[in-house]
Amino acid sequence: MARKIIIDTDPGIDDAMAIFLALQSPEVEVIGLTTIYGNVYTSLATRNALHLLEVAGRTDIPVAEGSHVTITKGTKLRIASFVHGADGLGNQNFLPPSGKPIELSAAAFMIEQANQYPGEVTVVALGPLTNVALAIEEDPAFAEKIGQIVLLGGAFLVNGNVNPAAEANIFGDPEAADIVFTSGADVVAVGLNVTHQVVLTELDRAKLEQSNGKFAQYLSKILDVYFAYHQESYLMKGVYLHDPTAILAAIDPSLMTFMEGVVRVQTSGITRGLTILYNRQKRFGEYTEWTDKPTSKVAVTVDAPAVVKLVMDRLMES
Ligand SMILES: O=c1[nH]cnc2c1ncn2[C@@H]1O[C@H](CO)[C@@H](O)[C@H]1O
Repeated sequence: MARKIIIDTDPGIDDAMAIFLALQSPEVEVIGLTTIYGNVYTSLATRNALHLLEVAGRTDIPVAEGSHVTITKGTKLRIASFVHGADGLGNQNFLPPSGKPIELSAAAFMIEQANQYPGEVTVVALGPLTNVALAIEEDPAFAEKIGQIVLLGGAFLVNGNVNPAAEANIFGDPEAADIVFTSGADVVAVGLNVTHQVVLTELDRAKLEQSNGKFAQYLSKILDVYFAYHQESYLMKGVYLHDPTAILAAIDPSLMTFMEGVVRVQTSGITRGLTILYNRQKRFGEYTEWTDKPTSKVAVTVDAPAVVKLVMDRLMES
């Protein structure tokens, strides 16, 4: 039976790829999209999530709007419009969607689904972790009832993309991320150390453009802005497949290897947003902030060619 997934998302060009990839993957059943700020503000994320489901012909899937502020009620959000365009989807002037989000908040929807299908729902979190942390705070049993939380976030032993310390999703709400990592839920983190190995090339993009696939066609257009950003910021002629890689971690973990250990998030100072995985090589004599905390699984290697091939094949099939 297909695994139920909720995609918590801030669409976002690579989010659009990830959502389409999930819709094309028979191993999973997308039971809802929940929205969050990050690549765009939350209201626009909701609008884009509804739009993407309309493009896909999947308006049967509910969209629940998430938090507009961080878990500490912070309103100074860092929005990555320079990565995805002002509209989050490559500045294509799409018409507004006709659908509406459901009445439940993102966190309430996650809690409802976890209660309805205990142990069977995976949340794939593609943006800052505010909604997931709210679900954990609002329902003490959520961490146990949710099947798995696969999150795109962190930079384990490599530089971040907001600054040398921090990756964008964790930096967006470090307090929320620390709540998630120490919640005791089955947490799988896919960070930049892995996603920076997964690159979609110009040639791949040309293939998407030439394909008859509906999703491939749509994506080849919105990818312009994302390519321009990578060219400017990384001097590369390709784009990182962050969010699609996280979807595939939920679908087929054998594409990656993982290290298990306690992860804590730095919440202050110049390294705010830094993710530190304790690799358990030393048994510290004294108490540390990592002592006796629940562990997470952190992706450390990836079969990048296999990931890119799966993404391409499935998007071109549409
Ligand atoms: O420089 C950046 N600042 C903010 N967000 C970024 C940047 N580069 C990529 N992303 C976005 O953040 C997630 C991965 O960290 C991805 O969703 C990616 O699209």
